[in-house]
Amino acid sequence: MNALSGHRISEVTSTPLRSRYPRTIGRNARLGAHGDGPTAWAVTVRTEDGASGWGMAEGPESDPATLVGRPLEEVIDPDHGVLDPAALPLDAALHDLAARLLGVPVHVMLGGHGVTPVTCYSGAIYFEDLDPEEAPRGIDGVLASCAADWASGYRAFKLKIGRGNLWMTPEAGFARDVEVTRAVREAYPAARVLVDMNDGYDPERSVRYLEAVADCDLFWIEEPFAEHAEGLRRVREHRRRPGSPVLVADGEFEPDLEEVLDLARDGLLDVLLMDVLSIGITAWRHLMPTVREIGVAASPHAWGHPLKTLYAAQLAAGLGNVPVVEAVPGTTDGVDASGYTLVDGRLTLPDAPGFGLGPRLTAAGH
Ligand SMILES: O=C([O-])C(=O)C[C@H](O)[C@@H](O)C(=O)[O-]
Repeated sequence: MNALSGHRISEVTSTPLRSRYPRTIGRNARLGAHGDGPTAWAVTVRTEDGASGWGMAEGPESDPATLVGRPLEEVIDPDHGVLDPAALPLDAALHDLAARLLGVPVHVMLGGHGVTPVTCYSGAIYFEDLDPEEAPRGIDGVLASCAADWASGYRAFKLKIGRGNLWMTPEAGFARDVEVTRAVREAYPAARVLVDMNDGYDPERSVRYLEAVADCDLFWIEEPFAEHAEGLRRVREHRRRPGSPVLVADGEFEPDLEEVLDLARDGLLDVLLMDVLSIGITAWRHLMPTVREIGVAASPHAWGHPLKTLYAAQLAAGLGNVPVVEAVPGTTDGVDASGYTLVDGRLTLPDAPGFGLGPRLTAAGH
């Protein structure tokens, strides 16, 4: 018997969810402009007794209608996560519902193994130097994004690099990447700086980059190239040099989980990035003990929607072993996220049950 016993799912509805970034987000190494905020789906799960929970839906396709009528405790176990693969698209909604029924925040239901408030970085520093096309702003464009995010409370920035992959010649792009890194480090000596190549480099260029910015005290490099052992070994050789403590983070883009874990076991990856929604909270709950055992860290990818940052923060506070969470600055229409506050780079989580997000439980356009 637990707080879920006796509850039966009576309804599953979905509704579009529109996010808004504080500014138009530009290009990265592999994609064009990211726009001013995407639309996704929110799913609400209700029980016959009138309890409800909601969350963003991503992940494997299935027909959630088949869950109607099912006892809730057959579908989610508060100690383990979603039990029925058919319910995985409702992973976030079911975690919200279960934690609401228990009367605790999701991170408490997950065990409360992490540190709160949760350290975040702004993941919204793209190639602002290259736009607008007719009058590119240059490095000031990137610094303006950093200034805006610093003013909203961020104390860490992830810079997109890899301009030479699609948008500049390889050498001009490389030079700009280095220049941007140096400019941000100089303007924000106290900030934590991370960089993300979005697979736009190769091993040789990655090592050259690390040499060129060796004095910039980078926290991590992310997705330097599609992960493979030989290339990562070359990067590791560089990192073995004294004074090269930079971490390597990967596993975000179409990860082969076993391969990513093997690379971590071989000492080639330090931080694993599988997405908080498309891999999911339940999968992370199963994975984190292995990640800990290997001795590496995690930082579930959250880009795209501000809500994913809040899920990742709950996961970080619940499971621990997450040194920093990717923040997607912005808001989501119809969602009151005021229980989450960012001060000095750290996000305080609400004491309210579930994800502590209100209200978004009315569903239009099921
Ligand atoms: O680490 C990240 O947040 C990303 O790599 C997000 C990418 O920049 C974005 O273009 C995407 O989701 O493909």
